[in-house]
Parts: sequence; C-alpha cells; structure tokens
Amino acid sequence: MAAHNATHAPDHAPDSVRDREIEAEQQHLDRVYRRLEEKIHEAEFLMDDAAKRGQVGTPGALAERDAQVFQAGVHLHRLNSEYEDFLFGRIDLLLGKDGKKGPDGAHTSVEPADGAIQDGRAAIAETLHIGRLGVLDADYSPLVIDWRAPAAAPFYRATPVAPGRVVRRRVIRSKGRRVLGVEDDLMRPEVTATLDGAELPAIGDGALMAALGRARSHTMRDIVASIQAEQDLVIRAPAASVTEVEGGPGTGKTAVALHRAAYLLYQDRRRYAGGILIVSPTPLLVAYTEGVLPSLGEEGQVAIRALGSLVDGAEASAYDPPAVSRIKGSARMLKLLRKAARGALELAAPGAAPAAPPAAGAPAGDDAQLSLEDLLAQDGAGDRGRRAGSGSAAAPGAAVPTRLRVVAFGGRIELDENELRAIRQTALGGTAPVNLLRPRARRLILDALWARSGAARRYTDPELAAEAREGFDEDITTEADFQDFLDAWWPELTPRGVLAAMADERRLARWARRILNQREVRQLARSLRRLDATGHGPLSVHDIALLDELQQILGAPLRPARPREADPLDQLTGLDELTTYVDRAASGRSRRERLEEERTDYAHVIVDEAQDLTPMQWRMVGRRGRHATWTVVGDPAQSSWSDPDEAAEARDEALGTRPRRRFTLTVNYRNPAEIADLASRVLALAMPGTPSPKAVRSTGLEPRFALSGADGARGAAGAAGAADDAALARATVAEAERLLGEVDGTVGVVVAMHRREQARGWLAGLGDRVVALGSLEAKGLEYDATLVVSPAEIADESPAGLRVLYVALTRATQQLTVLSGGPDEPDADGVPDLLRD
Ligand SMILES: Nc1ncnc2c1ncn2[C@@H]1O[C@H](COP(=O)(O)OP(=O)(O)OP(=O)(O)O)[C@@H](O)[C@H]1O
Repeated sequence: MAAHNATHAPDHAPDSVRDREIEAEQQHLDRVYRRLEEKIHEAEFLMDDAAKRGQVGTPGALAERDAQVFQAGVHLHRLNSEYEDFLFGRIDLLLGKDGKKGPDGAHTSVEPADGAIQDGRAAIAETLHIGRLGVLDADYSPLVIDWRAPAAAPFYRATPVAPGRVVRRRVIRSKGRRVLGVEDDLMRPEVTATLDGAELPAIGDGALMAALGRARSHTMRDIVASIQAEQDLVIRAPAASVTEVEGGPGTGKTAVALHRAAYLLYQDRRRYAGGILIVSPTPLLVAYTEGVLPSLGEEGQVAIRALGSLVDGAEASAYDPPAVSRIKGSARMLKLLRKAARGALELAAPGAAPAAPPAAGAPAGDDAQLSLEDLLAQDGAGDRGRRAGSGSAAAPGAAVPTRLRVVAFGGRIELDENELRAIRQTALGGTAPVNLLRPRARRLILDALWARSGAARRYTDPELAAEAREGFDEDITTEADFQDFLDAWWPELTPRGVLAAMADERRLARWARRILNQREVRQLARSLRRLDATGHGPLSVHDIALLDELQQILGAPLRPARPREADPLDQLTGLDELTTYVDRAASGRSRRERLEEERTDYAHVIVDEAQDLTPMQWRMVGRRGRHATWTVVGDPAQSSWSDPDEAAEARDEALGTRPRRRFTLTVNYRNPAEIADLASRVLALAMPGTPSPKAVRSTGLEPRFALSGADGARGAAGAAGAADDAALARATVAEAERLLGEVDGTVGVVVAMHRREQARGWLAGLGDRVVALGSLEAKGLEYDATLVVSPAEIADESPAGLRVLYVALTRATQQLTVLSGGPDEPDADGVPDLLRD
C-alpha cells in the first residue's frame, strides 16, 4: 500500500522550497510542450506537403496525399487533445545495477548498484517524469514516460519496504500548461540524497491522501497518479489466461479493472484491437465509470456494457422481485428454455388469417402436376392465410397445421397429425439450433411423402428412381403453398417470441414439468406477462440473459462477416513514441459504436462485480469471451445472488480450464475507518469470518443515526402505514438537506428497491447533487455522503439482503447517516437492531 503512512517525511519545507520545486517542474513541463509543438509543426508540414502533391493531379499522388493528410490529422488531433494534465509523476532514482537502457531511453535496472548508497548518502542518477503518453526529446532522451511503460512501474511499485532504485516519488498536479503543486513520498527516508549537489526535499502530505480527500462528482476519476503497489501488480499482470481479483468494498477493484484495460492495449495493441469488453452490473455504474478510459487515452477498443445491454436490440428497463430473479437467473432455466423453444414450434404465428375449410377434393391433374389449390390443408377453422416468406419470424399464438395434403402422380398424398408429430420429433432429435433444423424437417417430410406415394416401388432402376425422386421433390417444394405450410408448421422462432409464449401459465407448467415447482411457474409466467405477444415490452436484466440463451438455442441466419476497418495505427510511422493516444484521435464515436455493435466475441473480457452474475448471466458473458483472456473482479461479501455455489459452477464453465492467477486487494480507499467499522458489523452477520479491508484514512466523523419518527405500526397487509411513509419521507428529506450542507460533492440516498420511485419523488427539487437509489443500484457507486434509509427493509428484501445492506453502508467517502424506520427497532440512540455491537 501507500508509502505514506509508514515513511512519509512531514512537510517542513518552507514555502520558498515548495515554490522552487514547483518552478522546476514548470520548466520541465514547458520543455515538454515545446517538444509537442515541434511535433505539431512536423505534422502540419506533412499536411502542407500533402496538399501540394494534390496539384500534381496523378491518381498515385492523390492517394499519397490522402494518406498523408490522414496521418497528419491523426497526429494533430492527438497532440492537441492531450494538453490537459498529462504529466503527473516523477521518480528520482539511484544508479542502477547495470547501465542498460530500454527503448524509451530509461535505464532498465530495478535494483540499485552496489555502492549507490554510501554512509547513508546517495546521488540521484536518473530522474524520470511519468505521464499519460510518452514523449522523447529530439535526442531520444525521455521527456515523459508513458505510465504503462516498464520504466514507469517503479513509480507505482516502490514501497519503503522494497524501494528498488526509487528515492523519492513525486505526484505533480497541473492544469493545462501550469503546474499547481507537488506531493512527495520518500521511499528511503533514511538516506540523504542529493541532486546536482543539492539535497532532495520532500514536499506535501503525500499524493494518495490528497487524492482521496477530494470531493466526488457523478463520474469516476482515473487514479493514474496514485495507483498503489498491490493494485499495480494486478494492472500489469500478464494477460494470458484468467486474472481473478478479490477485495472488499473500496479497494479499487473497478479502478484497477479500468486501468488494466488501458494497460493491456498499451502492451499489445494489435492483439486487443480484437476488442476489450468490460461487463458492468448496472447502467449507473457504466455511466459512472465510462469517462475513465478516455481520460487514460483509450476508448475506441474498449466497450463498457451493462449486463442489461449486452444483447443488441434489447435493453433492460424493468426490475424483477428477488424471487423471480432467482428463478430467471438459475441454471435450471437452460433446460426450461430448451423445452420452451421446442414447444413453441407447436404454436403458429399470431396474425394468421381465418381459415377456409379443407378442400373437398383434388382437381384432376396429370401425374407430374400438383394441385395448387389443395396442396395444403389445415385442421380446424383456420385458413392457411399466407404468411410472409420463409425468412419471417413467427411468434406463437394461432393454430398450427396438423395435416399436410399434396397431390402428386395424379393422386392425393397426405400426412396426418401423428405422422407430422413423429417427423417433428425425429427432426428435433438433433442438437442443432431449432431454427436451423427446419431443412432437416423438410427433408423428412419429403421422404415421408415419397414413401407414401409408393413411387419407389415402380422404379427398379436406381438411377431412374433417383431422377423421379428429384422431380417429385422439386414439384412439391417449388409450390408456394408447401412453403406456407412449412412456415406455419416449423416457423422461424425469435427469442422474444418464445419468451412471450412462456407467459401462458398452463403452457409454461407443461414445459417446466420437473424443472420448476408450481409457485415458481406462476411467478415466472406472471413476470413475463409484461411482454406483448411478440415479446416486446419492458425487459428485466435477467430477461436479457434469457434472450441471449434463446438466441443460441434457436440459432439465427449467419450474418455475413464484415471486413474490419483498417486500424489507423497500422498506418502510422514516424512519431512512434506518441502512439498511446492514437485511438482517441482516430476513432469518432460512430466508429466505436459500430465496433460494439458488430462484436460478440472479444479478445479480453473484464467482469466487474463478478460476484453478482447469475448462472444464466455467466453463460451470456462466457459466450462473448470464448477465445478471450479474462480479468474477473469481485467481492463475495457483496453478492446479491442467493446461490453462490451454482454461480461458481457457471463461472467455472465460462472461464474454462484456463490457468488462473489470483490477487487480493486489502486496503479500502473509499470509506473512512469510522464508516468501515460500522459496515463490518453487517459483514460479520452476512459472511461471518470474512476480514474487512483496512481503511486507509480516518476523518474523526462517526456515522450518524437518525430516526424517522415512525412508530412502525403495521397495516392489515403488513405494510408500513401511510403515516409511517410520510414520516420516513420527511426525515429522509431533512437528512439529505443536512448532508448537502455538510459536503461539497454528492449525496446518495439508498432505499429498499420497492421504495425507489417513492424516494425519487421525495428528493425531487433538492438538486442534482443528491441521488435516490434502490439498494441494488448502489452497487459500485460512491458518494461523499450516504444516507441509508431503513436498513431492516433492505436486509429483508431477499435472502442476500444483508450483503446488499453491506454494499449500501460502504458507499460513502466522508459521511454516513443511517435513518431508522419502525422495522429497524432502533435503540435509544437511534442505532438499529442490525447495527448494534
Ligand atoms: N490508488 C488509488 N488512488 C486514489 N484513489 C483510489 C485508489 N484506489 C482506489 N481509489 C479510489 O477509491 C474508490 C473506490 O475504488 P473502486 O470503486 O474502484 O473500489 P471497488 O473495490 O470497486 O469498490 P466496490 O467493491 O465497493 O465497488 C474510488 O473513488 C477510487 O478512485
């Protein structure tokens, strides 16, 4: 962890020393900008030169001009867009063990040379500045080292216990072209170090504390200037196979996951041009984190998607109650969906026109002709209303044809209900996706019709028989009515259509026999009645995984592969040290969106809050990383999923047998110790024996306990009465207003899921610094102050309620208030039963 606590030399430096140090960094920054301007002039020169070539007028010259203009434009854009805060660190290093230099011009040795320190004194042999991109001076000496380069690793890794060559680590704060301040940590406080003959001073209180003390906004910041050693190990872990990271709340798992994506791209851009997918639990967390990668210069190749947005064309907008989530997320759904997909075949499309009675007789025709009118007959009162072509997707609802009648060789050939059912069973015996089994079913029907025609017996010559059969097949299949029959009898099913078919309780009960119990069937069917007959309507996050699974079970016509756009990086030459930012410059949002749309298979998949994925979600995510390497971060103690063993099995299946590398993060950078201590009481109930991460700072501000004034009297239905709700509303608003006065940044008000909408109403009008959140929405987010409303209501919501409450209690960076209502049974001090020692 941070060197700060153990060794930082307190800042006794007089202002003049601080000013001098800031001035020195300013001079360095000025030099960097001068160099960048030279680079811009080079790029502009390329543009001018390219424009002149255009006047030559030959096609070759024009093509060359276009390429140059493109490249120069990329550079210009990149250089201009990096003028914000890109130099942020510096390390002063001892002489290395050997004199070798890397491609970035820095010495590669990690360990100091023997004799680098003598009698407690040492001379600084090398100073490196660290920034968001690498810049080389004209003589190839490093002006700025990219934070992801090997030479920058000691900036993050050095600790007083293992300082390597680092004597002093400095974080530089700058805005635009101006250096505002510096914060130092001494890695070898016992050594008197000199630089150019003068003693090396240490300024400030340490960068980490400065970073953590800042007010929070609604978006996450990068931590590039203060990544801690245990986090750096994860960020830079080799990409191969699976990297698993566990750590309690606030240990930086999300931050580390995002920085790792940027690091992997830097390490092997070509490989990860195949795309990195970051899976996030909620759209709120996506919105909160999506600014971090652009601030690190990476966005084009990274898709951050919420679990409810992983399937193109579908977006989760509804919530399922915990009991329904449990059913939909469970691995049992796989079996049920397979049955439903097959069962749905027996249901024809809605919208079929009313039926005409079956034809009375076949008109006469010669042997080779089929009766056009009488090709198809349907039982019951259903006309075979023509459906759109065979590519149309059917959703279940109307009658399915139960008889096929064709006329061939001058006679009528018919397959009845039982025969058609047997053919369907045989066709479904295969494991291929249901929609793709249709050609097989078609063939089986033709076989049956041919056999029934008795024609085979008439031909002794196999060649003639084959010829006759070919003609027979062709005659039947070229008739539109036969096509219509197939469309109705083996319709192309859509995932949404099957999901909608499951909303019928009786039908679902049939499909779910020995999979779900009666109550589960009722709950599931009721929840799916949100959808219309075609499966459109509000989907929940769990429905999305079901749609994805159904897509697999049903299969879809293969989309033609689209050629990938040429990566502009491939075309870059020259200014190689600046390649870090190429994507940002080259990729407009539209390109990024297109890439996201097209991809379902990624080169690396990062799963955030992995403890929450249900078995069905693991299957969905697993399909997107079949050939990927993985980084999986999570905290079992924060899991809102009720059956961890089942989820672990699905996770193992998704990650396969790839070797795993495990890391644990142990330091809580979010919560002050006072808040972490309170949360640990719930942790002890939720997951006895699980250690709490160690809070890195303390504010001296204990959490506050407030009372709603509600008496907890319950109405006939067991729900809190209107008077209690009004009291809770008043107390919530009053406390939210108080907290808004206490902190500069954001206030999060966390309520039980069923109060989500209600709480939004309560807080409307308090401004956009305050946010109302259902307990499950709070996942991964943080606020300067948090108000947790009625812990008992949150804990009672689901079997995982205590873990969800633990999440709610660990969102605050500065202040926490717990507001009790009647069910919380608060003591005289307002401390709810659940949070008492
Ligand atoms: N090295 C660091 N320097 C500065 N801030 C840090 C550092 N590491 C983490 N933080 C900050 O601590 C907070 C918590 O980080 P993050 O959200 O990544 O934690 P987490 O482990 O994902 O938490 P949770 O499990 O509760 O979602 C964030 O504000 C993050 O910026």
